Amino acid sequence: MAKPVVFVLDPYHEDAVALLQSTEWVDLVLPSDPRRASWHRDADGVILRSETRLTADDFAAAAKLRIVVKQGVGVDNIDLDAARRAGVAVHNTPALNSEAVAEFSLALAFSLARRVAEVDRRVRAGEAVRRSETLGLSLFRKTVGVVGMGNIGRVAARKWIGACEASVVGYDPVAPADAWSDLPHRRVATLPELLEVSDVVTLHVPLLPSTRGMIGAKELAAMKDNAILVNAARGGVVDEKALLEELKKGRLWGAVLDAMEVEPPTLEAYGDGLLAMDNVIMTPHIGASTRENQSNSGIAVVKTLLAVLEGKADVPGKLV
Ligand SMILES: O=C(O)[C@H](O)COP(=O)(O)O
Repeated sequence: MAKPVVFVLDPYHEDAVALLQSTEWVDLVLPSDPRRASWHRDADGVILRSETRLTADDFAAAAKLRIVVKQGVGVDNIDLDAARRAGVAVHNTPALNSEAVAEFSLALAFSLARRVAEVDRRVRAGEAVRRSETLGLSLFRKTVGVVGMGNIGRVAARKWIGACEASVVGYDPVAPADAWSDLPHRRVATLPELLEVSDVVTLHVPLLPSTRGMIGAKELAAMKDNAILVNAARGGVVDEKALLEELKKGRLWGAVLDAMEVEPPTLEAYGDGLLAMDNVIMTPHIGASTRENQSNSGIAVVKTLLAVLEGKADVPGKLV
């Protein structure tokens, strides 16, 4: 019998690739292989991250495809309805990325609060930066509003409490009533209630029709003076034009974005806008990108894929 053909569509950690390479019963095609171009024709299974999009056309064309596994949690790059129609199973690896993404969201907030990127730029440009001109913002015992009370938001909340003795406010219209029952926090029923009190607003929601543009002009205007916005979730959640307009008023402390509409962020897209602002930090969607996480998550993805191809029942992370 022919071996199932597995395509790795986006770059994966070497540990995950090694596990696939040592699995003799699959035929493996890596992203650098010229055969990648023919994945629609040949793939029984594919693994990807958030770089490749899988559209309805892809699913319609992928004649043999049985299983797609997405590393991490967000699946906005995959047309799940089309997968369902085509009878293709889609899995992700929820929770595994949480520590890395949450850690990075705090790192971004601290960097902005203490103006690390801005001052580093000035030092490198040869400026003798005076300490008296670089006062930062302390985050100790401030109020942190966590939008999205899922796995990542939960870990972020725990870290804020541990690192800063933060008062955490959570907002999530779909999380179960007992979410975070083990964490000290105040849950609010509406986003305005969270925005009104938060010194840091940190976004940990998936990109869905209901969350697209959820932070727009009205929400930004409702944030406290000197508040920080952290988006390590998905670009479409924040209205970037409205953010730029609000930042130009100089009322907010600033914004840190690891997710944006144009990824990776370019000078062409943002050079005259958000990247012209000293109080913006932009990083190219690297929240999940630690050595440890990429190895662990990548291996989990491969194990999920192999289990489905072997016909095992109840393989975790099944979305479709
Ligand atoms: O969806 C996720 O969990 C994160 O955004 C990570 O995506 P990535 O694997 O493309 O970094």
